[in-house]
Amino acid sequence: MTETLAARDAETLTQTRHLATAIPGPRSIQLHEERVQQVSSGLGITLPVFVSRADGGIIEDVDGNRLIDFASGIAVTSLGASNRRVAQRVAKQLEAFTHTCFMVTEYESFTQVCDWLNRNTPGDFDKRTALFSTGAEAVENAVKIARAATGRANVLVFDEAYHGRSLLTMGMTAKVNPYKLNFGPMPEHVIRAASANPLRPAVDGGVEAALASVEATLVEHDPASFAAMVIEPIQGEGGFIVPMAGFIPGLRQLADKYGIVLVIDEIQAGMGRTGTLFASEHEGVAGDLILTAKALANGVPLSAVTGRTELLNAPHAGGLGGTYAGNPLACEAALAVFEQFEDGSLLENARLIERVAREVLEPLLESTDVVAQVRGRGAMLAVEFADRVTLAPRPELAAAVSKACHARGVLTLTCGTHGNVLRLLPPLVIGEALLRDGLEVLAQNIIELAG
Ligand SMILES: Cc1ncc(COP(=O)(O)O)c(CNCCCC(=O)O)c1O
Repeated sequence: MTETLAARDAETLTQTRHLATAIPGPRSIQLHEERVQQVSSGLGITLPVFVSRADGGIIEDVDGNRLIDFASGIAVTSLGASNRRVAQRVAKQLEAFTHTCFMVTEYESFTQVCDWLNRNTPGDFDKRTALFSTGAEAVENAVKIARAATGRANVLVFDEAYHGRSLLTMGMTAKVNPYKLNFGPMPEHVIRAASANPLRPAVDGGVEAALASVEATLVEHDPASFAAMVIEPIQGEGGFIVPMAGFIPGLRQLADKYGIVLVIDEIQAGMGRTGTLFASEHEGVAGDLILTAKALANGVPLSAVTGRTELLNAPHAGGLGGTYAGNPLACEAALAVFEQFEDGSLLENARLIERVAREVLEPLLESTDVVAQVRGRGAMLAVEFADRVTLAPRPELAAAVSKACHARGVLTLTCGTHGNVLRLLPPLVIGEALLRDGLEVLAQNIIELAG
């Protein structure tokens, strides 16, 4: 791990875990009580602490506690939450202008972000990019683009998928609770196929059977009716599921066979998180469209649809847009992110994070009978809690271990269709000592609670 990298970007914040109070501390408790009186209870909360500062691998709360950040704001602040280069470029832009709306007048940084994505995303073909603000907007617009390009309506999605909380993306997301419950009818023309979860295969027979099941779903609904198929290279909210080897290349073949736009949703797995710039590189596949957001601008809202020029240019002029789409502050943040990927050290850090995490966590597969799998790629890793024999999910263990980590100053998240997956999303700039400290706390809690 490049300690100097973490040190460079986090000089303002001591990179060690420190507990000044119980978690949450008294000031956070007081502020949370005020929040409850002002904020919709529909917004969930993982750990009710109020942040005062954050950078590198540390989040400092208003009570002076320093927590190890294994969340990165849900795979967003890969370069640390107050990365100096990002802050410098955004501050300079702030003094020039915050917003003019790219549908009204233009600014160069928008084009520069599109140029970088066009050059660096997988696929040796001519590309264009459209910028938006949130991941869900990118997914929604990818569907619009695919429909405009093909004249078709249907969208194929997969079990355990997550694509957002807007009406269309809610419908594309698999899990009902909490994402769709009580929110009325879901959109039409969204058809779900079985995914290829190696631990919990929907069909027997490996990847060939999984792909045959997908093709059967296409045939059942007429393959010529599908505009797009949308897949995450690692299913994030669904449980950090790395699909069976060969599954995504097989989807590429099916998309080509039936003239369907292959959309690869890299909103959580992309931007260096898995140890390559884009997660689909591990699969040797180029989507016709690739979606990015989250870490794209390291916390300033920005998302993108990048892909084949003939697709991006299919919508009529004015058919795509949004008031804040490609906001100049976000574009400057993204350009600062791109600069920091140039020397390859961030990708090397992601690969080292995986090595260290596997070194600490994989022994638990032998020492407990409820850690069913340690999985993932790069700095996108997960522990699935389930009975090793029956695979019965153990969500209560995932919740208890995560809660115990919080109490000891390590911020972890859970996920998964069954809520039984504890996921690790450390910033790519985290130092090795801090990473190891957080992993040891996690391992100790697993042994104490699940051993
Ligand atoms: C693959 C993938 N596609 C799309 C999205 C949606 O991105 P937005 O920026 O949250 O709209 C995500 C967002 N994932 C975190 C959701 C957190 C929550 O809302 O509970 C994703 O992971």
